[in-house]
This record gives sequence, C-alpha cells and structure tokens, in this order.
Amino acid sequence: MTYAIGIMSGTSLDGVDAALVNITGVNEETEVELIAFETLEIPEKIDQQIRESFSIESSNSALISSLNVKLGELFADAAIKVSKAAKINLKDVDFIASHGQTIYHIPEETEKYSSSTLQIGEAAVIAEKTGCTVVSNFRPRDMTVGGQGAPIVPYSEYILYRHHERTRLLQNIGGIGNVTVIPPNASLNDLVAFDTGPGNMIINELSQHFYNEPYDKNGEHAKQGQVNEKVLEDWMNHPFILREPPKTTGREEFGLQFVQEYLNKYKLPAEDWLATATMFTARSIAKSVDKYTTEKTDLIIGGGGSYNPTLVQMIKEVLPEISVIRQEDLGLSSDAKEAVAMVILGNQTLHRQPSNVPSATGASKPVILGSVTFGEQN
Ligand SMILES: Nc1ncnc2c1ncn2[C@@H]1O[C@H](COP(=O)(O)OP(=O)(O)OP(=O)(O)O)[C@@H](O)[C@H]1O
Ligand SMILES: CC(=O)N[C@H]1[C@@H]2OC[C@@H](O2)[C@@H](O)[C@@H]1O[C@H](C)C(=O)O
Repeated sequence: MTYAIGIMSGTSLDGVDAALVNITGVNEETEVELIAFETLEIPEKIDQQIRESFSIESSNSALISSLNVKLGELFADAAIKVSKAAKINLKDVDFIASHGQTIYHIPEETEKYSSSTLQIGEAAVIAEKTGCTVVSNFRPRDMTVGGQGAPIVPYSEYILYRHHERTRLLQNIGGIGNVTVIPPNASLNDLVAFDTGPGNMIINELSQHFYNEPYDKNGEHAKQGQVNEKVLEDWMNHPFILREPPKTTGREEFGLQFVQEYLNKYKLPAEDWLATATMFTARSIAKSVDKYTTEKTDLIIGGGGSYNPTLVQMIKEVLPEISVIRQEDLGLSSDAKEAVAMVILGNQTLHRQPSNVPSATGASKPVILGSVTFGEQN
C-alpha cells in the first residue's frame, strides 16, 4: 500500500484540490483508489495576488517570489487537510505530487519570448511543512524536447480510462477545456490531446462582471438567456479555435482582456452573454472532438463545468450522436480527477519513468517529468 497526495490548483482559482489515494504499480500496471478528497479555499488576498501576477501590466518579480512561498504554504495546508479527512498520518504518506499554480504559459516561442511555462508553489516549503517528499514542476521537461508542456493529464487518462472497444473522449471543463482522445484498444502513441478552448473562464468573468458572482451557479443565468449567433460566430473564428492540434491555451488568450474586448464590441443583455459564452464552450468542444467520434464513443466530462447542467445540456445538443456522461456516472469524481492525475505522474517520476505523451504535447520523445524535493521521512 502506497499512500500519496495529489494537489491541483487550476486556472479557474476556485480552490486548491487535494486527493489522497492509494497507488500501486507503475506504467500500465498502475492502479489508484481515491481515499479522500478536499478543497481548500484560496484566501482573498492570495487570490488577488495570483490574478495580479497573471497580467504583464500588474505583475512584478517581488510579487511572484513572495507568492511562490505563500502558495507553497497553502498547498501544504491542503495536504494536511486531506490527510486529516482520511485519518491518515502524513508520516504514512509516501509522496505529494503538486502541480503548482500556473501564472504564465507560452506554449510556442514568440518574437519576444521563449516557449516556457511557470507553475509556482515552492516544493521546499511543502516538503518542510509536511515532512513528505514532493514531486513538482511537471511541465518544463516536456518543453525542453519541443513539447508545449501541456496537456499532461493524458498519461493518467490512458491508464484509467482506455477501453478495448469504445472511443473515450475525456473532456475536462475547468477554466480551460481540454480533451484526451483514446481510440479503442489504443497504445499510448495513438492518443490525441489538446485544449479545446475556454471551459468556464469566460462564463466566470461575465458572471463576475454582471452579477458580482464568481461563476454561473448551475448555469441559472445562461438558462434564462438567448444565444447570440453573431457573437458566437465571431468567437468560433478565434485563431485558437481554428488552429489544428497540438495546441494549448490559457488566460493569456481567453481571460479578462478577451472578455473586456467583446463587452466593448457588442451590447447584449447579461443573460444572453452568459448563454452565448456557455454555448461557445459547448460548440468549441463539439468542433474539437467531431472528427474523432465513432458509433461507439463516450464523451466523459470532468472538471467543474460538469456541475453546470445548462452547459452539459448544450453539449448533448451539439453532439447528439454520442453518449455524453460525467465522471460521476462512472462512479468517479469530476472534482478529484486532476489531483489524482498528479499522483499518477508523480509515481512515474519516482520510478524514473516517462509520463509525457508526445502525440499530445508535440514533444520529440518521452521524458521523465518533474523535480523531486526529498522529505524527512522518505
Ligand atoms: N455548480 C456549478 N455550476 C456551474 N459551474 C460550476 C459549478 N461548480 C463548479 N463550476 C465551475 O467550475 C469551475 C471550476 O472548475 P475546475 O475546478 O475544474 O477548474 P480548474 O481545475 O481550476 O481549471 P483547469 O482545469 O483549467 O486548470 C468554477 O470556476 C465554475 O466555473
Ligand atoms: C499550462 C496549464 O496550466 N494548462 C492547464 C490549463 O487547464 C486546463 C488546460 O489548460 C490544460 O492544458 C492544463 O492542465 C491540465 C492539468 C493538463 O495539463 O493536462
């Protein structure tokens, strides 16, 4: 029995997710069992500082340096919280796998910037505060061999969801949407995975703007509105949506600036904005997965967006021919999925095994992801 904790702080800033699992085996023999899952709220001040650090205009190196430590403390607290919930002593936890908070992601080189990605939340702080060995910093190694450093969940999705006769489309709807396509009987090289566009990011910004609410709870506002086809068409022609994979995105393309630009360009009732943004997520998913669907296809939705019934209904409408289900329909948790994925990646690292999927990230070869910071007891 190996206990491990996965920690995920995603792009939507809705909290730090911590999953305590029992993990055995390695590579294709890996098996995981979820024991406990907890979410730790991000304190208002830290939330504010993370948002400041996202934008080139408001960010600075002192802020990033300080946040790195504060987030390390917060991630350690999340690990402590889940170990208490599971009634498992941290001394018995073999390792913590921490994704970190992405504050900037440049998937491809530009004139000014190298392709690079930055996840912060100091592993030394987590290791010291918990006593556990910490695996972190999963993305950069893939970038050194030409990959985009994302998406990194496809490896764990292959381990957990591959099926001998069905095509499985693992659609995560967090801040950003990302899909992993697993054809029937696939080997790792057959996987395709990429970001589909915004998940909840635009919906959240609009909810904040119009209703002073961090998200459209249960899609209630979107449900009252009409989809505006003109805005939708404009969005569906965004260069990211038209681009072929491999491709990844983030707040840099679909964050606050994007939303402000369109609020200036078009005038619509608040609920129509919400309906249109929700349909944009659904349509961009449909456009992305369409060519991979067969008669025997399951689109398995995970991430916070799966708790938005208006969004799930729209996805079913635009993809009438396939089965659209949620993680919960398989007895799993939409919330815990990415934190569990981090444990699978961390387990690969500690066994010195690769876990990037070159067909997903565009890397030239499989590489061992992550950095290891040793704890006291292991
Ligand atoms: N009941 C609900 N109704 C509507 N939306 C919801 C509900 N619960 C969660 N969400 C949405 O899910 C979001 C959180 O999703 P999730 O935790 O998967 O994102 P993340 O992991 O931070 O992002 P990413 O996967 O892009 O890194 C919330 O910000 C909200 O928009
Ligand atoms: C750079 C970064 O943090 N990307 C996230 C983000 O959130 C969703 C999507 O964009 C995905 O590409 C990725 O996260 C998951 C865990 C991944 O890499 O698979």
